[in-house]
Amino acid sequence: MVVYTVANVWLSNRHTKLREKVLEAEKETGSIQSDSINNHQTVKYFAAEKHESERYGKYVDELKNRDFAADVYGLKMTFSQRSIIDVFTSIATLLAAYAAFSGNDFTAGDFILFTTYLVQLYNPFYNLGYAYREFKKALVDMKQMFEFLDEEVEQDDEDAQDLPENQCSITFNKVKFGYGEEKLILDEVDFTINAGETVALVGPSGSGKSTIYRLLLRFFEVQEGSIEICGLNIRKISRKSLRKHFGIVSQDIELFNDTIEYNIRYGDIEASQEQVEEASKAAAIHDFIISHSDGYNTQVGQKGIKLSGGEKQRVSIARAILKKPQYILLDEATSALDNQTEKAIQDNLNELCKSRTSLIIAHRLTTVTHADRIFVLEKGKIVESGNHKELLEMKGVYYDMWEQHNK
Ligand SMILES: Nc1ncnc2c1ncn2[C@@H]1O[C@H](COP(=O)(O)OP(=O)(O)OP(=O)(O)O)[C@@H](O)[C@H]1O
Repeated sequence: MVVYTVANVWLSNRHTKLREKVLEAEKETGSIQSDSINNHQTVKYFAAEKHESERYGKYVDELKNRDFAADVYGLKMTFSQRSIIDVFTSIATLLAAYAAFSGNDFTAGDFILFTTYLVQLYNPFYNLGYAYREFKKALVDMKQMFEFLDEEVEQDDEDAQDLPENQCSITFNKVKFGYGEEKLILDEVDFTINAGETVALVGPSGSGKSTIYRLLLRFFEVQEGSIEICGLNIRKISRKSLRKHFGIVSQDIELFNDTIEYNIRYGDIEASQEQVEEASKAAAIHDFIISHSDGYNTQVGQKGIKLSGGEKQRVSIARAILKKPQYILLDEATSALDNQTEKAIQDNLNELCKSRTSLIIAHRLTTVTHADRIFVLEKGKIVESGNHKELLEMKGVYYDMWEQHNK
């Protein structure tokens, strides 16, 4: 029994490791599969169907091999378990036969009784080993679920408050942040946007501009320093109420595979049809929508694939307008628009920002010259600030950017 138990535990542990490898391969294969499908257009642009199918094939082969190895090991295990039981029952039977024939008190009747008991023990023994093996296997299969349950969820502090309804200032106090350990993206960033003020953030690509709004909306937490709105550390404000008060138009626009109206109405599910249309007009997309036979019921396709970049951007602007937020974040909000359309909605965007505390991130400096103040971010630090005129007079980084832009 000891030999059987030790062998069973040892074999099951090895089988568990092989099962873990199978699950790992399954995960990798699934991720390659969805990566190729999500990027199907890029695959086609580069005529890389063969390359992708070979890449996927390699992962499928690896999965097949690992699965096969685990199954073969499982069979070997069953064979070993049965063999151990068979060997020991045979030895016990031979010993009993020897005892019966050697003329001791052990009679032929005892022998038959003994072997009957032995046979009855055989199956429970084997089943015990089988149950242990299946239990270990189930544990491995459930590991992914446990990992999923262990994923950190966005949890607010118990004493988290709602963001006050009135507009207030936003302050970054010596904020330090990096996505990983090795690189600091924001290094002691310090600034205040006063209530009702429009502030623009400019700087080279990768300097950390979008990171600032991700921190502001608590998609990531600052590592040092703090961010305050209305004098409250945003860690003490519930994420839901924080995000409810921000209207965002970002570079990466995500649309639902539904109608244009559904996507605009996302800004305010309760809005009337008239309000949806007003917001669409302000975002210069109403005429485009009604030019379709299905009008506001036109389907936008998966991720808005049936719309151009500029149209998606205008849908996103319309939904931000409809939300009527206290605070506005524009991250390259008009980057995908041609000059004429940009001009058409720039006034509306300015109007939207006018009565609200706004942060505008832009590459095209001409879109932020009207801002009350402009911060220049370079290598994670704010190196200059002032209005357009003041910054030009400084003849520093902003001046160089402006000169470059005008060229
Ligand atoms: N989720 C992430 N994980 C790791 N690094 C990231 C992540 N998002 C951004 N980064 C890195 O952080 C740095 C700052 O990115 P961020 O998007 O804030 O720059 P940006 O100034 O907005 O750039 P751009 O003007 O090109 O949009 C970049 O070097 C980028 O590679």
